[in-house]
Amino acid sequence: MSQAFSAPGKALLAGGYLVLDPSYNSYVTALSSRMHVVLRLGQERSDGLSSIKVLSPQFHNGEWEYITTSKEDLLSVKEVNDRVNPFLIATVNTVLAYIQPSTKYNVQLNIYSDPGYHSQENTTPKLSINGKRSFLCHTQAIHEVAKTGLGSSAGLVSVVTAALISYFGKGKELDKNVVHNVAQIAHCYAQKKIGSGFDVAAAVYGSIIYRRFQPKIIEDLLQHPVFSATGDEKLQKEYSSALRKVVDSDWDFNHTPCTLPPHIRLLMGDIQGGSETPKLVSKILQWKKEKPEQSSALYKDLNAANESLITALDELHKLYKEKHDVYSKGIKFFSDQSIDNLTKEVIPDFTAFYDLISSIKSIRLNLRKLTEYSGASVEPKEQTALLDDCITLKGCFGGVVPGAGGYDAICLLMVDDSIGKFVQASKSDSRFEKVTWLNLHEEKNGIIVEDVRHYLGL
Ligand SMILES: Nc1ncnc2c1ncn2[C@@H]1O[C@H](COP(=O)(O)OP(=O)(O)OP(=O)(O)O)[C@@H](O)[C@H]1O
Ligand SMILES: C[C@@](O)(CCOP(=O)(O)O)CC(=O)O
Repeated sequence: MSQAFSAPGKALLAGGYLVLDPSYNSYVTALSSRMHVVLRLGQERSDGLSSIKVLSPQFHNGEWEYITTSKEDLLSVKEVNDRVNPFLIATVNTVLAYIQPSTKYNVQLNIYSDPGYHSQENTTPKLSINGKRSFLCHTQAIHEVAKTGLGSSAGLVSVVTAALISYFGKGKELDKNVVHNVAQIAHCYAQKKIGSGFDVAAAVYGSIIYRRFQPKIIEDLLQHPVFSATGDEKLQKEYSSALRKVVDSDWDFNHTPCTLPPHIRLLMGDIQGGSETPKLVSKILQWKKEKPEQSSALYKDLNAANESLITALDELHKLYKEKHDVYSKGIKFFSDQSIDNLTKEVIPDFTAFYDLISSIKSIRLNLRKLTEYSGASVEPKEQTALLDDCITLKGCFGGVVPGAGGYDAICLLMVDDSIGKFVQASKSDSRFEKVTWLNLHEEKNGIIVEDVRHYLGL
């Protein structure tokens, strides 16, 4: 009995910071870099204990084994060698608390992550027997390898949750809402904070318009006394019932599926340098507290700009469906020129394309105000120059600093056929010397079941 699942990485195109507040929608694109898990029955242990062994063979020392403390207590586990992986232990504990297993279990999980999640320096590829999968092997341990910001922990927590729930569910169809709710709780617990959860939601549901759940749902759960009195079986049982109630309740959040319109593709550029999201977030929150009037006015404008992007993308889908020829002409028109060179008059047929361009401009204008007012480098000057340079080349509708912004990355919306020429042109142009274009595209699916044969030999 083997099973495999995968879940996507993410790019938050619109809604950074606002998405921390359950009042605002964000736009999240799921990416072609995915986290994979293969679940097999594990070996019985000679001591008769239940166990969940996790191997992550691309990384040095990527091995964790969680065993129960006794044959009778199937709910609490510890890592055999005291090896630390906060995201794994949180996921294992949360799933066990939700499932409350009544019979012994021994399972093994193998984790594989696509190349986009981590820096590819000093790696060697490894191919599965049928050649369908190839992953990069690193010389360092997982916590030592540089990340690219696609949400590896959210992917990990989501696929491990899916695999374990499916195993314990014994053939019952996987309920994505249950996987999502359990994964959000485990991820918050591991991070020791309650983020907006857009990364976990994208890993589970794929490309989505996401509005957050009320954080209180999880806050109350993580205040439970079980966390300050480990080993207390009665408290453990109480916590399990409380957790089950929360997971099975209605979270009232938005996860409407979405996808970029036909022939419009995302192009991500990795920038040398980096930013620390928690520092940016705390600066923004501090400014919000100190300047309530200024910040609520700006949040209102930024939200209107975000919503106008969502509407423009929706209008483009409609145009494609209802006036296919006009849509194709629009795509051709924008592939042949830079939007920097557009004349003032709007070609009426192409209004939806112009709306897309102006919504991106409006998001950026407001992100620059956010930068100026709060002092947090959300769209710093270097990124402003770079994004302005991108729209001088043909086929680019505009671009943003995704997620929390800063110096990490840029994300462009491009005519698909223009990407090759765009990348080529940028290579011989010193304005783009700090950018590495990433081999990524949108893959809108969230968690999917994979064919286990594709992972044999890895
Ligand atoms: N392939 C993997 N195998 C085992 N553990 C992993 C793997 N990928 C991620 N992790 C766990 O997730 C941690 C990284 O999570 P963290 O939230 O810091 O980064 P991230 O989710 O990639 O970042 P971001 O949210 O900025 O995209 C690792 O230190 C490890 O504990
Ligand atoms: C700033 C924030 O809204 C987005 C962070 O996005 P990213 O990790 O930079 O992709 C934080 C959050 O939503 O948890």
